[in-house]
Amino acid sequence: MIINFLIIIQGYIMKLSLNGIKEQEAWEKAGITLPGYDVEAVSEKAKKEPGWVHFGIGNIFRVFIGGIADGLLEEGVLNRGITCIETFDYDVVDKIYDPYDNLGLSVILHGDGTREYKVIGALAEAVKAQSSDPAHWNRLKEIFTSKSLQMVSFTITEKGYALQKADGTWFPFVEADIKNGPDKATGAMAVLVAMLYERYKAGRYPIALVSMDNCSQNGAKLRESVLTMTEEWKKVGFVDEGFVNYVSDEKIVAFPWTMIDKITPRPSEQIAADLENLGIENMQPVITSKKTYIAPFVNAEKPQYLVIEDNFPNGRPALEKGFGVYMADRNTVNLSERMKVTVCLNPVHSATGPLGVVLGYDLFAHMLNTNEDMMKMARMIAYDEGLPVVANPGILSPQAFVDELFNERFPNEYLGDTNLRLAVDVSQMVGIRFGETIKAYVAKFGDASRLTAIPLGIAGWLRYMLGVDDEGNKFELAPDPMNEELQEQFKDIVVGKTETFKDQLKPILSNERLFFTDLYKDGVGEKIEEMFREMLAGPGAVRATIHKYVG
Ligand SMILES: NC(=O)c1ccc[n+]([C@@H]2O[C@H](COP(=O)([O-])OP(=O)(O)OC[C@H]3O[C@@H](n4cnc5c(N)ncnc54)[C@H](O)[C@@H]3O)[C@@H](O)[C@H]2O)c1
Ligand SMILES: O=P(O)(O)OC[C@@H](O)[C@@H](O)[C@H](O)[C@H](O)CO
Repeated sequence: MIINFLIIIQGYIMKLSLNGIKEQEAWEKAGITLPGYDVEAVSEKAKKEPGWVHFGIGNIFRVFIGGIADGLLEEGVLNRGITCIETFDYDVVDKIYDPYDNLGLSVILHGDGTREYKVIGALAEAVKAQSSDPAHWNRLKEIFTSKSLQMVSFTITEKGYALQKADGTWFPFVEADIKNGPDKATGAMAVLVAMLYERYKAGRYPIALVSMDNCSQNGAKLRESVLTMTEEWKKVGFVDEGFVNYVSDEKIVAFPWTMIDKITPRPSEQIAADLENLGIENMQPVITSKKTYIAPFVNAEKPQYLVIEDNFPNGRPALEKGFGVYMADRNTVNLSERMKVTVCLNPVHSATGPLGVVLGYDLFAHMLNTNEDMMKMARMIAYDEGLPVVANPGILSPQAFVDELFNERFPNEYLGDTNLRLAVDVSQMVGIRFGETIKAYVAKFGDASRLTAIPLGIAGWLRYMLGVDDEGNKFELAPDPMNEELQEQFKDIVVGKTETFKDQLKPILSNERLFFTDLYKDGVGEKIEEMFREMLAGPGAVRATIHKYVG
């Protein structure tokens, strides 16, 4: 309060806006780097001749993809910004883009406590993909019918591509999209196909659709959903055969695969307060009604890796000049993705994050730095159990990648990443993050019984699903589409009464849709059951079980 008052009387109030950043001296004094390019000019250029569109304009987009474009603009190898499109959470546009003239503030948090601040001016305009709003919808059509458009990238979360429920039936919104056709599209996939249809009618212009989400073989996943929506609209008569051929021809509509990596936690309230104390107004994070945690700034670590299949039928920006960007062939992307998602990074997060919640640790890094057993478990997953069965992608060394994670990235407490964030949607990830290594052990050794830390992580995730911590207190689960279903299956299991655990895990551990394999056939199902039983014994049982297996 006092600091804010002093700032006001000294006239140092800074506003994150096009006018606000004209007060260059104040920003420089605060240690914040401003764009070295003409933000208004690169926005205007993008509005007239869009080249790069992005869907899903949340945190990782702003700091990583936006940051890459910002770097290319600084170098003078890009001459326009990115067109930002939101199909899901319009609050993001209303609360985080419009009030700040589409500027963002990147806050890079180093492990020694120092920070880098940079205003990102690469986000040219923000459009809501709302078919019920003619102004936004027509603008979207203008963008997609521009010959200049080379690529559309996506960070819409894994759920953004999904059309069907686990039982194979359509989600209700997808069913409505199929029935109502392109001009009433609502879901991300329907909006995209509706816009591709406009592009097809305007001249069959080529384009690259580049998923940058953290899902396996992301390009194939995006392509499958786009083709499915196209086929469904063809059946109902909304689109013609020529359009089906256009979308299906990978020489015209390409779906490059990518591997993306940059730990980007939710915005920190402490950082918001620090920025306001530096004199920048209105830095507080918001939680939107759709549960996006977002702020005018984005906090993230410095390291970043983006491996992109070089397949862009209409040309592309000089992406290879971006920090941490590698252009490669599809096989190299695939191997890089498997290295990161199935072995080195995400399995560690998914195995230890939910357990961290049960043990009462808010921050992931603090847990690893202070709980020896959790650090041992994390290292076992990556070094002892994952590395022996991972293929080397060539462009990145798995050993060096894991070493960087454990020496610099995971221990970085300044990053403020929470175990609760790591527990979001774990049910959707267990197949790719654990199942692949388990299958590799079966292929190599006949079964996976020699694994310990991965089964412990799976048992820990299921123990977390009870919603009761290691002291016996209830806690709120992070969002996950299977929360209700699993809690129903576990309703008779009582922490402290091991006799209440009978065969409740059987349908889960044998579910090949979840784990991509039957864990009982692989020789780890019973082991996980035993670990789970031990974790139920009473207060402190989770801590003791972890110690027993890794200590
Ligand atoms: N945060 C990270 O550390 C990280 C690192 C690598 C990759 N990723 C990938 O990026 C994705 C987004 O992460 P983030 O940190 O930007 O999250 P975020 O919550 O900040 O942003 C998510 C964005 O996706 C949109 N979205 C959410 N559900 C959607 C749906 N069903 N359909 C269409 N759009 C939808 C939101 O509106 C928002 O624009 C992750 O799911 C992951 O695949 C994240
Ligand atoms: O984003 P999710 O939910 O797929 O996974 C949680 C974390 O493992 C993930 O966000 C990592 O921080 C990220 O993959 C690092 O590149």
